[in-house]
Amino acid sequence: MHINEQLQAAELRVELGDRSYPIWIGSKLVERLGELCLSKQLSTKSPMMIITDTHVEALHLSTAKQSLEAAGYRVAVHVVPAGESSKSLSHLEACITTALEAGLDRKSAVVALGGGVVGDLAGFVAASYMRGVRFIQVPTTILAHDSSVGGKVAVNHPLAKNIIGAFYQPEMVVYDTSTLLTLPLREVRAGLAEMLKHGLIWDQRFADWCLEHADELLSLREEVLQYGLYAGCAVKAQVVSKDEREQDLRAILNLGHTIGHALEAVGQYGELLHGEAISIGMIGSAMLAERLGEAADILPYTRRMIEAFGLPTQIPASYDTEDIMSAMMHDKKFSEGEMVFVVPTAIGKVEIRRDVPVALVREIVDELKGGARG
Ligand SMILES: NC(=O)c1ccc[n+]([C@@H]2O[C@H](COP(=O)([O-])OP(=O)(O)OC[C@H]3O[C@@H](n4cnc5c(N)ncnc54)[C@H](O)[C@@H]3O)[C@@H](O)[C@H]2O)c1
Ligand SMILES: O=C(O)C(=O)C[C@@H](O)[C@H](O)[C@H](O)COP(=O)(O)O
Ligand SMILES: [Zn+2]
Repeated sequence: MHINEQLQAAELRVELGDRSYPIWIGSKLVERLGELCLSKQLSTKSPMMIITDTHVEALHLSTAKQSLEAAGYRVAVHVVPAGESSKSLSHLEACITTALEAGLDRKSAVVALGGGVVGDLAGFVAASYMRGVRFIQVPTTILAHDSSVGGKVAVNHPLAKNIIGAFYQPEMVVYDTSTLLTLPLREVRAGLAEMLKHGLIWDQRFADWCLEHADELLSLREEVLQYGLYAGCAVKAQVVSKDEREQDLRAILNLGHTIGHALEAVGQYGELLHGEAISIGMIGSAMLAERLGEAADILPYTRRMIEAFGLPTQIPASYDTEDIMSAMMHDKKFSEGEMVFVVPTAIGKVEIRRDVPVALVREIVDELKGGARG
């Protein structure tokens, strides 16, 4: 890990030319948010807006707000209900109403203080308000090591996940790992699912490290967590730097998401957490790999990983197979009449396949419901 001595935090960069930005990972960084915003020359003359949710409001908002105010910022706050349903057009409009009422102008910044829901929503607010204002990510979940990096911002439509959105990069990611210590266990597990994904798509050694450190990660040992988040963000930063707008390589970050997003939509964005849905999806992708003749260790390894972190491996029996298939057809990954699947070819390696027969996908979905094989 590269440590910045002055900040006592690990530092990574997302390299995107003149839009490159730092990711700071360390303890108690929210206390230094004001100082960090000044270092990015965010204007103190224009009001700023923090977007957060009800859970994070109670736990971490006052620290963030006080730090910004101490640095000379005027801060408006918009709080959305906790949970995926806040990634909606109606909440987007409500955020923009608050921004207008608070007098945010083109030099203002939007600060996302929260998990992936807040980050995706606030990012889309920043991208669309006055056609774009400055944007800072302050992730407070483990899952948000993925969502706060890379600039995919969006809200959901009842028929499809993340379907209304943009690519809009933040100017800085301030990842305070002490905020993670208040996360409920179910959210810890769900967040770690994306960390496992980063190992499975890119780096077998990191995947093995995750398995070896499952207990420490689940019990939130902060130094272990910091390393895991650093390594996960490093994978994400490298992929995004090579292919910001998902022309090709970036699609690998969607391992488990073809099935996972469909499960979230069928569960009406609430029954399954994102990390849970993609865990089932990653088992589905490993089953596909097996049927397509890829290495024999992929499915047992993936299953071992998902189980070690207490994540689900089966689709709830009440979910209708045809509803799941239909939700997959509305996904961004369905184009030119083809489904796109990220299929593992070894541990730490994947390929993008457009030739997976729909009948095989349906068979796997059915098995994931009944648990007959896999
Ligand atoms: N943009 C991207 O690249 C990207 C990547 C991955 C996931 N996502 C999106 O991220 C979303 C999921 O993110 P998430 O899992 O962080 O969900 P989330 O934002 O809903 O947070 C999960 C829960 O934890 C609570 N919470 C947040 N921080 C907390 C803290 N420090 N202590 C206690 N509770 C806290 C929240 O209030 C919420 O109830 C999904 O919408 C998914 O599609 C986006
Ligand atoms: O950043 C990416 O690219 C990803 O695919 C990361 C995913 O974990 C994330 O869930 C993303 O929002 C999915 O992207 P989408 O384009 O399929 O909505
Ligand atoms: Zn995801």
